[in-house]
Amino acid sequence: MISIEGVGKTFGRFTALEDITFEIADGRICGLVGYNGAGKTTLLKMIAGIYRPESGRITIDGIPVYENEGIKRRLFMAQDDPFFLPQGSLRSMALFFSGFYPNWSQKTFKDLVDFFELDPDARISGFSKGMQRQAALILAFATMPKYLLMDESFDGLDLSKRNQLKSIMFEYMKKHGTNIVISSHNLRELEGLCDFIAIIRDKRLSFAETVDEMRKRRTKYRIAFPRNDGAERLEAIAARNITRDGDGFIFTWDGGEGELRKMLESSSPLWIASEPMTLEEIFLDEMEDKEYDIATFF
Ligand SMILES: Nc1ncnc2c1ncn2[C@@H]1O[C@H](COP(=O)(O)OP(=O)(O)OP(=O)(O)O)[C@@H](O)[C@H]1O
Repeated sequence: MISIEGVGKTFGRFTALEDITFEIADGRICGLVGYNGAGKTTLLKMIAGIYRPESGRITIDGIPVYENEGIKRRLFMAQDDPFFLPQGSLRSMALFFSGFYPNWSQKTFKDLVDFFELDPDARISGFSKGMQRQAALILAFATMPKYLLMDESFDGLDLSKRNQLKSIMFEYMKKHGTNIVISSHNLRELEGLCDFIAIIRDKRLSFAETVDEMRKRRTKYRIAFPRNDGAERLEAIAARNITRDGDGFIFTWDGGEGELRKMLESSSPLWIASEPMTLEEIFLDEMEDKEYDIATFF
């Protein structure tokens, strides 16, 4: 279990994160989501024990990470900007990592090198960006981590490799009960992969909950009214993101359909239909973006 309690981080006078608290149970694939600069990498680096939190504490299985070498050998952070030895090949990196990570699996290393069809003796710096990403992921999984932290790991991979990576993550998690945390700004990528989502916004945790809980709390509805005052009626019940859809409206609402029908009884809606929200819709719903008149920029 990863436990983050009241954690904050500053860089000089700049506050990157404030008072972040949540827990990630073992066997979960957690999506860490936020806009550019939200603090995802900073939080992952604190979980990995690379940065020391300035306030609060992060423990893994009850043990503070930053000070604990033993835990660091059981976790791996696949960084957005992966580390390779200068002139290093996959084989030399394997030798290097196998000395540090006690669970290193030469079999997994070999199987993944074959799977991704990379030359283990070629210089990694000569690989394309996507191939370097694959090389980093091969090394990450071959360390057989109990905790795997992945920073934007889908970036630079083509569609087929992204799907293969998802299958590898599932299989690895299923077999080893690993706790995987993956940061991303692409919610579509995380749909169907993560069962737990933490969203960071304005340096703070917006929420952290299971995807099932998230979906239960918010629903997207379609509705049509017999009169023209539909928008006002929806605003009156605190519906959000109200948009016109043909003769009706689409909106989100934090409640069940039964309750909604009751609240709108006096408006005699022609019909109401509900549908689950995608992760991307939930994220946008949560973020409530500032509105700019882009046309005035030019
Ligand atoms: N080493 C550092 N020194 C100074 N400021 C930093 C450092 N690392 C991160 N920051 C700042 O902290 C904030 C959070 O950065 P971070 O890289 O964690 O965001 P992120 O959510 O991973 O962004 P992105 O999605 O763009 O990768 C940013 O404003 C960034 O400029």
